[in-house]
Amino acid sequence: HLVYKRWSRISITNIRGPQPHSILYGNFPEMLEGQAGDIDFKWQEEFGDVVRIKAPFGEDRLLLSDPKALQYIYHASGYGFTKTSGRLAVSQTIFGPGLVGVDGDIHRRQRRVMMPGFGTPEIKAFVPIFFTHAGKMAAKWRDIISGNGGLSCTVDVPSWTSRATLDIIGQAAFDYDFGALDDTDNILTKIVSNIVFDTFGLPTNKAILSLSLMDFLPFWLSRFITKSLPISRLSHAHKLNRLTGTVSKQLVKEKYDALIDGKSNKDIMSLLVKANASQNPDTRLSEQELLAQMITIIMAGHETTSNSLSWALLELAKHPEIQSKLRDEIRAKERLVLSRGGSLTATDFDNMPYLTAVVKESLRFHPVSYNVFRVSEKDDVLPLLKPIITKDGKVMYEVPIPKGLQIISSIAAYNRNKDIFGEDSSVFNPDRWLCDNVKSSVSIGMYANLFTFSGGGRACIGWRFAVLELSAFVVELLNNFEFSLTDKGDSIRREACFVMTPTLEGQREKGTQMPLNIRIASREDM
Ligand code: HEM
Repeated sequence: HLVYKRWSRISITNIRGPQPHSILYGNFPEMLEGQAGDIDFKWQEEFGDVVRIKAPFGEDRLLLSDPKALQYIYHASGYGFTKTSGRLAVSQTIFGPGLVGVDGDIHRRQRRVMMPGFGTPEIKAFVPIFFTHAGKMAAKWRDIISGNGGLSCTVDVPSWTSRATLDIIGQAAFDYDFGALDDTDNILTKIVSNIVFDTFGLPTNKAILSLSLMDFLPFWLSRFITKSLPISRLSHAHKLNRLTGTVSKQLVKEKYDALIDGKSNKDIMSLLVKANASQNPDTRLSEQELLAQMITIIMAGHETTSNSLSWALLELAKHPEIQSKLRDEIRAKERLVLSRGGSLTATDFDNMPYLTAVVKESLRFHPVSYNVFRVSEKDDVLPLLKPIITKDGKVMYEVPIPKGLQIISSIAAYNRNKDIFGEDSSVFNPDRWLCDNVKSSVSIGMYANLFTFSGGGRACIGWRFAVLELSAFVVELLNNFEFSLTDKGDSIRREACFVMTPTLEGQREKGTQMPLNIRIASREDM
């Protein structure tokens, strides 16, 4: 019966795609060994926005970047496309039963309780925290430079941005001091800062096979394997869970006590505890769910923003002309703000068109979450914006798909769609946002119609946090420093480790690295 069901289901074999190099591994080694997004761009160029690829064991998968199909999956279908069993199990092992590790009704219930902590006014109120930590990092860089006795030095950017953004998450989300910028040896800092690379970096064929196999297993079995078996790649995640367990319990208790005493703290966890207390018992988060949100917010919000900032600084280092134009805008705004005796706020960012263009372009060009994975819950039909031509020359305006089909949504490829972002979509060019050159008939993303933060009911809950944090850091750092490439500039890789992470060619096993030269920025206006 199972074999009959398998062979009689809707087939997508007629859709064009690359030949696999191996029957056992399919096209996966190519996808995982190259730099993040590179193979997506190659196949998008060759086959269009709908590509059939082979997964391990000869399974068909779709690699999608068609805007209308993505809109259908992420917006229109509700929970019609869920996370795959293996990924959900890994997510639960890392995040616990928090927002990232659950699906369907449980996810809807959790998300409703979490939303009040991520509203526009709540996140805008964190901008002073973003500036404080950006300023602290800049001060430490100045100390290194003056210790060098000159005007410049080389810094490994992600090792700094990672610690600064961890301190920010601690303060803004939990009113907790990780002390990461001051204490490089803090064990929690070390684990959190390397967890993405340690868990997902440099995947072996064995790891590819294991994860693919887990997608065939029922969730409870995948969960048992990831939670209970000694899988070395997951050891950091287990350690992190243990370490944060006590801290999060203590923090949640403090928030509850403060709420009972009528004190209203503004950190995200306090807002979450408050929103939870006002729910009826059926919709309220359990203690375990509440605790899991802490690690969820740290994990989902830390390396994503830290790496996005590193990529933005790399582009600025590569493009001195963009850097100096942006610095002029920042300084003009700074003069205005100082003359009214205040400091920069989120509203000022709205009036800085070039800063906004640079942030948008950086998030488009380097979407750190470059692929997201879903599986269809029923036989379905994907609508397409652009028709495709099948292997036998037929034109298809929509794609019938079987229940259980795994879909890899390519955020990286969508963000380079030439029809939306222009013929020069593979070039870093913030000006595209200023000349009204970005056009799309399909509304898909949370910010600037990019797919960087995904879309719909499972879109990034922290996108406003990320955009404002990124803006504050770019303003503070560019105001203080000029960035340029070192002799290793051409060796920087976009490592595909689930979150796009910078490494150096020839030193990949050393983990995250991005050396850049910094120099005190001259000030003619002072
Ligand atoms: C540039 C930085 C960021 C990027 C590119 C990013 C990207 C994403 C993407 C693509 C998703 C959807 C993943 C999926 O559907 O499988 C997501 C989900 C999520 N993000 Fe972010 N994120 C960023 C920053 C943040 C921050 C700062 C926070 C929290 C403070 C955060 C919290 C979350 C959470 C909790 C989810 C799960 C949402 C859900 O399943 O309902 N993210 N993010």
